[in-house]
Amino acid sequence: MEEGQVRNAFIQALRGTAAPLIAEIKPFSPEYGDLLRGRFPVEIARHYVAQGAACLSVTTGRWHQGSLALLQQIAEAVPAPILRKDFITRTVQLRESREAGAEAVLLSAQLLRRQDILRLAEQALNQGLTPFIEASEVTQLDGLHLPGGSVLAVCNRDIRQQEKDNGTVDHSLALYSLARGCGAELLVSASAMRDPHDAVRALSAGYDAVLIGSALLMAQSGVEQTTASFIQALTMR
Ligand SMILES: O=P(O)(O)OC[C@@H](O)[C@@H](O)c1c[nH]c2ccccc12
Repeated sequence: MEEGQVRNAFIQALRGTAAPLIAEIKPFSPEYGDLLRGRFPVEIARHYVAQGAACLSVTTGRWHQGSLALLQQIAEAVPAPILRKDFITRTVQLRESREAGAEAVLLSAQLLRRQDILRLAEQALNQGLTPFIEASEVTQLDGLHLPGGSVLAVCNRDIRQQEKDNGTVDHSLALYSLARGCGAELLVSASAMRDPHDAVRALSAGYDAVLIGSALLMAQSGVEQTTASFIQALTMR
């Protein structure tokens, strides 16, 4: 495929569905501990896609016990576009993400200065990667102008508190207008969604997609049934 054709596969997949869910594979959470509980990440990825998740997110950092090799295995096993969820700071990490099979890369406003976010976003776009900029504070969004082709996610948690804060979807709702004004092609509400009702609230408020990890991985009823119930609620909304 030509570089131009694959560009924005991540955004297209979310635009082209009634249930715009990015389902995350995160082996370990600082808040909840082991999220795999003996299951295989590739199998979880297959279940997510089979139940209708448009895109996947794979944590590749040591903090979440992921790796780039894990992302690559998943990319080879499923057709859905994948976001590399990691604390990317250097240009070289963009190419290595692409080579592992990622379609999108996280650029965190919790970690990067604005000028570095914009520089890395342009470099990502030039390589056919979708920049997925994540912010969670007013100061990180105020006056931010993102290039076309980028995704902006409002994170409901403060990642600097190691995901141990009590974030809720209300945070995304409060920041909606500000986030919408940043010029991103697609707006995502990410993290701390507990049930389908939270996800529906984010979309009803105007968000284009939701990103969910722990709630899908922790549910007693299993990944298949839980993903199906989120997809159904989003489709019916
Ligand atoms: O498990 P949750 O609450 O649904 O959150 C998913 C995701 O947003 C979270 O894992 C995350 C947010 N920012 C990150 C940065 C790196 C790695 C992971 C993350």
